[in-house]
Amino acid sequence: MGNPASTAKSVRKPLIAGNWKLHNNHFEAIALVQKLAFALNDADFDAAEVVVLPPFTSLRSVQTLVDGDKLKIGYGAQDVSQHEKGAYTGEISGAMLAKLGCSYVLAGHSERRQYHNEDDAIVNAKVRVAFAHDITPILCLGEGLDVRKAGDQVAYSLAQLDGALKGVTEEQARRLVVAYEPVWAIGTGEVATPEDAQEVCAALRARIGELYTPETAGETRILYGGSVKSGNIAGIMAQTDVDGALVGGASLQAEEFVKLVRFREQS
Ligand SMILES: O=C(CO)COP(=O)(O)O
Repeated sequence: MGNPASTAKSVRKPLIAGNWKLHNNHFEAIALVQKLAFALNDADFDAAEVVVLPPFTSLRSVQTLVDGDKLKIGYGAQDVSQHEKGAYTGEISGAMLAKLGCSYVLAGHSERRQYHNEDDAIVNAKVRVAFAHDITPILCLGEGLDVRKAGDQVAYSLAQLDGALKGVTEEQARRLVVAYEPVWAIGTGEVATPEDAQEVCAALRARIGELYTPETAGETRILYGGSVKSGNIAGIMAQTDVDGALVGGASLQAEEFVKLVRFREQS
């Protein structure tokens, strides 16, 4: 059975986001964003929306650079507190990120789920906090190796999607970005095949269509993440339901990230 929402790929602007993880102090962040800006700010470059997700301590510097020079580079954070304010030492609130002009925030990255015990309820709270502050959440989900070996990747990913979207309204869902990141492909060099990525991304889109409407599903951008590089992005982006990439390691080198973003221009 075909998925009608899949036909609308051309209306979804590709999104390529660099998740810097625990890399780059604010000096290094400025240097990297300047290099990206130099290589991506030609007037006619419009092939993809390019976003960087630096550590919290670099956000102010990136904001100043992007605003001051009107760069065509978006930015956001890697995490947000589920709490609005209070005695939560070390946390960063949605209001603080909004004040820094963040357009995006990751919610539920597998490294947060794994090392900080974030379950679906916490991820759901973070998604809702992001929407409440007009920040677009990039909801990360995906299965580990044992689930993949058992062939349960679709059911597992859909359950994570359902859990994260509780209480999210139709209007909010329209702005949602989902990133399918199979844990076994993150930082391992082992990239999912384009068909693997398409299988789960198509299922996620179909479920968004069931939870909301096919129109909303047709507008939702779904990214793939896990060992994406300039050499493998074209095959992944060719898939009907893959609208972009969430890139870790390859986003830390300006030259490689620019090559990846400009993949269509390579022969
Ligand atoms: O976790 C990722 C992006 O969020 C993927 O990381 P790598 O691209 O380094 O595999």
